[in-house]
Amino acid sequence: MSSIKIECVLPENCRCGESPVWEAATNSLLFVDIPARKVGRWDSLSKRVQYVTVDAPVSSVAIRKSGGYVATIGTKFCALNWDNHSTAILATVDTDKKNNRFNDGKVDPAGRYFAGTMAEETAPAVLERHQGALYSLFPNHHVEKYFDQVDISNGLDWSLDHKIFYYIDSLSYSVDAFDYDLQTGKIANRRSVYKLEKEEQIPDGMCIDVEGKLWVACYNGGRVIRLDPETGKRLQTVKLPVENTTSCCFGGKDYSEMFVTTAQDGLTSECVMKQPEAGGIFKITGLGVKGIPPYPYAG
Ligand SMILES: O=C(O)[C@H](O)[C@@H](O)[C@H](O)[C@H](O)CO
Ligand SMILES: [Zn+2]
Repeated sequence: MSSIKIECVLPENCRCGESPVWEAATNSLLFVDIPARKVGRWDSLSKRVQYVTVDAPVSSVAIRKSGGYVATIGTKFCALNWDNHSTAILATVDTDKKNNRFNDGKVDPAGRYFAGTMAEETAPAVLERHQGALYSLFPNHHVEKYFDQVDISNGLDWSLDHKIFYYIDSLSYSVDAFDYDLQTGKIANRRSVYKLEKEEQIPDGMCIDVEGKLWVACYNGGRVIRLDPETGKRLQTVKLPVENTTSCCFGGKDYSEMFVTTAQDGLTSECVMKQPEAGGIFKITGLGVKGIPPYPYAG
């Protein structure tokens, strides 16, 4: 691997940075800080960051085709207007589960917004189990529920031919695949494509590259790993100087750079001293493989 370079581009010390999304139109990286209830937009040209603060934990953000953004806030799918900082509820899930919130979300190639839920944590990865579920918000605002009994609904993405949906429930320590029907948005035939090794710790956010390989951020593992979902083999490990790597996406020029969000919550002050960039946003260049643009929500 020629010359991989890792730099902290935003030393903001997010409590729990998540949901990196490249917005080519503004040369910016969107992201959230879940417990801080903030959506961020980092302009890669001016290096400046802007925030919109919302009224509940915000776990993911996506681009909306009709303008603005969508975000998962608490247990609500919302529209987010960046200019006036307002949000509008599109749909609510898990109304019977007062301690739940959404976690990772991403838009499918047909413009449906997928996101799963989890019980609120008392500490990282410490929570009431089996409380979460996976949902999608269709462009007409209809909500589809796929399954429940989820511990920590996390990374998700689709194969390049749109026929496979990849999904992580963190506490299963597995990256799973389903057959995907893009027409209907239905999933079937769940199987594991990779089981994490002990030192890789907890699988968190995930994205696909142009070669159809999966990149998984390993929470508490301080790394992103590249997996071949066809052979079930790990192809590469890229270590970062902080432990709590939460998610990754490609962006920048031609989607040739990788952005990684990280978290500071759960680290002792001693740990924070040893990794002062914990919670920052990192850029990795020189990986030698590109990613694909994010799909916008079509509703
Ligand atoms: O970043 C996320 O997706 C969650 O909201 C986090 O809380 C971590 O994943 C979790 O603590 C470790 O699994
Ligand atoms: Zn996550």
